Amino acid sequence: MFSRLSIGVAQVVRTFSTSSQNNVKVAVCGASGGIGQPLSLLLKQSPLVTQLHLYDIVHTPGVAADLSHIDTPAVVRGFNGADNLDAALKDAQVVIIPAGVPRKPGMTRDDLFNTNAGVVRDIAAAISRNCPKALVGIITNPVNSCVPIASEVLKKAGCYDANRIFGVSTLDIVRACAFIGEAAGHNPLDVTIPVIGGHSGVTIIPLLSNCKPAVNFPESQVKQLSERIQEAGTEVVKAKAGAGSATLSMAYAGARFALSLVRAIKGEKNIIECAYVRSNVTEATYFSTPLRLGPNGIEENLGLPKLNAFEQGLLKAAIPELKTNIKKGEEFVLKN
Ligand SMILES: NC(=O)c1ccc[n+]([C@@H]2O[C@H](COP(=O)([O-])OP(=O)(O)OC[C@H]3O[C@@H](n4cnc5c(N)ncnc54)[C@H](O)[C@@H]3O)[C@@H](O)[C@H]2O)c1
Ligand SMILES: O=C(O)C[C@H](O)C(=O)O
Repeated sequence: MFSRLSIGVAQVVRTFSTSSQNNVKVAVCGASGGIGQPLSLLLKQSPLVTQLHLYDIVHTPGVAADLSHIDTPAVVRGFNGADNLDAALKDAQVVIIPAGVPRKPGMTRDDLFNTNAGVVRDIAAAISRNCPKALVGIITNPVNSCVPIASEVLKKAGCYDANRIFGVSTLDIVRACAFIGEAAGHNPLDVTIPVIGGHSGVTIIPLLSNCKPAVNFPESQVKQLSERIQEAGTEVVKAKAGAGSATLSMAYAGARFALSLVRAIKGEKNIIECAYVRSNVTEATYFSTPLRLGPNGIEENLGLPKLNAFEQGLLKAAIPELKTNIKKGEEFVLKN
């Protein structure tokens, strides 16, 4: 049931070898939050993770104590408060960042910029000091601006490697598989589909024409499904009615992406994920496309899949918004 996450069942966990060449240290920043806690649980459950560092400005001693009682190999340590950020990140190979505030009804993701930009900037600066070679997955919104922020901070510190910095857009793909599976009568786990672009409203570009198994929906249904995927985050924000945004589905998606990075570090071949990265595929300098992952991050950007006329329209609508979001992130680092 967890095939997309590649986390082991108990038997696998119990037989897993923890020899030193298999060590992978993962740090979660924002580990006490609505995403951070279930994400950390899924990472603790995976036999692929051997050290799990949980950083937050609150509650990490409790979260770490709780998770550390689970009988899997990952050694869990909690790091509380800004004074412990450096220790949390020391020599981490994978850093996943769900730190920062979530939306309330009526807000856009961009409305989170003023609070979350500084959070991502400070964590990126700590990454440059403690684990400049880490593969970094940014969940914090607005993702479209936060990835440029982290990139500019790492550039300033002289350790930027575009192949190692990812905006996590996996939830868009997870949702697309769920909604298309339901509409087409397929097991969602059998569905694959690239979702490209960015991670907000019109910048989310689901490519139903590239769906496998192929789907043959009428035009009106393609439009309705595409819009639902683009607005799915808002659907959850409205349903939670002031209690935040997607947390459990994001933890699932974040764990899948984090474990894909871990598997790539361990040398597994042909791991393909879409993620929002530095890109020259379109006019937008950051853009999500399918990527082949390797031990050093992006091994190959697989580029733009073939788009039909409807999808070309979605791409055209996304580019101006992406450019604005990217510029805002880059300017924030210049001025702050
Ligand atoms: N990329 C995506 O697809 C996606 C999906 C869902 C949510 N998100 C985003 O993820 C973020 C977190 O959402 P959530 O629901 O977990 O929120 P939350 O409020 O439940 O948790 C956020 C956590 O971050 C911590 N935090 C705040 N400032 C921090 C700092 N400076 N350093 C370390 N930790 C800090 C808080 O203490 C809290 O524990 C939001 O920005 C949200 O919009 C992104
Ligand atoms: O919608 C949000 O604010 C959170 C997240 O980006 C999502 O897509 O669920």
